Amino acid sequence: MFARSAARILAAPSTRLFSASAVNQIKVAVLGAGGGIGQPLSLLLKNDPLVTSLSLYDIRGAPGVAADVSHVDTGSEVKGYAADQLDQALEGVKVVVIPAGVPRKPGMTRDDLFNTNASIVRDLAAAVGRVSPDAHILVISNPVNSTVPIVAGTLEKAGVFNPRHLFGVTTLDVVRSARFLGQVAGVSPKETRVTVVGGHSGPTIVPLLSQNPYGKKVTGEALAALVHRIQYGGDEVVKAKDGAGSATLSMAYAGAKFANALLRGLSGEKGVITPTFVKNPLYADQGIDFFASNVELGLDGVEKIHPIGEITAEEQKLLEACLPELKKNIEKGKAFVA
Ligand SMILES: NC(=O)C1=CN([C@@H]2O[C@H](COP(=O)(O)OP(=O)(O)OC[C@H]3O[C@@H](n4cnc5c(N)ncnc54)[C@H](O)[C@@H]3O)[C@@H](O)[C@H]2O)C=CC1
Ligand SMILES: O=C([O-])CC(=O)C(=O)O
Repeated sequence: MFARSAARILAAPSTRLFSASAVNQIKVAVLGAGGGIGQPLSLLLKNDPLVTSLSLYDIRGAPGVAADVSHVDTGSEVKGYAADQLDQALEGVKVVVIPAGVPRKPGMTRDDLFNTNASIVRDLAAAVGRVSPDAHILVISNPVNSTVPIVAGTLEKAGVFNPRHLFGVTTLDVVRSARFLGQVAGVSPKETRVTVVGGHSGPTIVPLLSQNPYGKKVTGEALAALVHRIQYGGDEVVKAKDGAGSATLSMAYAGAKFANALLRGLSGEKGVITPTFVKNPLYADQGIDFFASNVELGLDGVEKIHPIGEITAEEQKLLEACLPELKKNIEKGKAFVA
């Protein structure tokens, strides 16, 4: 009995994954695939029925990760590329996910990663612009508030920037918000989806808890504690890992979740809406032209940018604290590529 149902469970997903992938031909590259995020992210993407081909690149270790992941019984093809094979890795890709770069150690801010990660991200973006200029680029590498403008500026210089195709991945803030609010409210995280706007670092992370029916009920000190936990969730992991890096597994989950949302949009699904850090008109009049807010994803990437919606006086204060810091981070990224 057990053997029969187990066999059914094992057989069903492979069949479904194979047929789905045969319909949508989408090649996805992971740049930084050998790292703490890159490895589990590659595994999760191998399991995504909308991915038909996976191209794994890193300056070290990607062929090994590719050999390993390629044995998973889903229909997609997997190939690993060595340090000198970046251009080959990018040939024909529709989506490029970038988790390349160094992570934080205790006591560091995300901005402290700028000096190392800015040039890594710039060089990878230049390669994407050269080899697959039409690709959708998902930036995970920190500091996201600066690395996204760096990618935009690099592509702009190459004359191939398409604002519909560039995304800073802020999904981990959305994932954390749902989880932490779910814990506070004592309900499943399925009920506690929260829109998170702004950027991806401490005060620039602005969870709009009042827009969720459970979040609305959290007030006073409990609200302040919840907002703080969401804004500094990354620090919690950095501290617990004690020098061994930052969030990798939850980030891989969040990265795969965002990639799947984008792929669903690219495949024609309607109504796929999620927060992401994009070229955004909402605060452009204040010189802040990148901002995370709810974005509808469609056949050509960014389909529609949604307004912030109704917010409380507390959330307005959080936004006011976010904007100057975010502006500084964006300008730093722009100055780097100028
Ligand atoms: N957006 C977000 O919410 C989050 C972002 N991050 C960021 O993601 C980045 C990666 O974190 P981890 O995977 O933990 O670091 P890691 O050190 O484990 O892995 C990074 C990988 O990048 C590779 N790499 C370095 N330079 C490269 C280059 N030029 N081309 C290709 N690959 C290159 C390294 O060889 C390594 O395998 C960090 O900057 C971290 O701060 C981490 C968690 C959440
Ligand atoms: O905290 C870090 O440095 C990594 C990160 O962005 C996060 O976990 O949100």
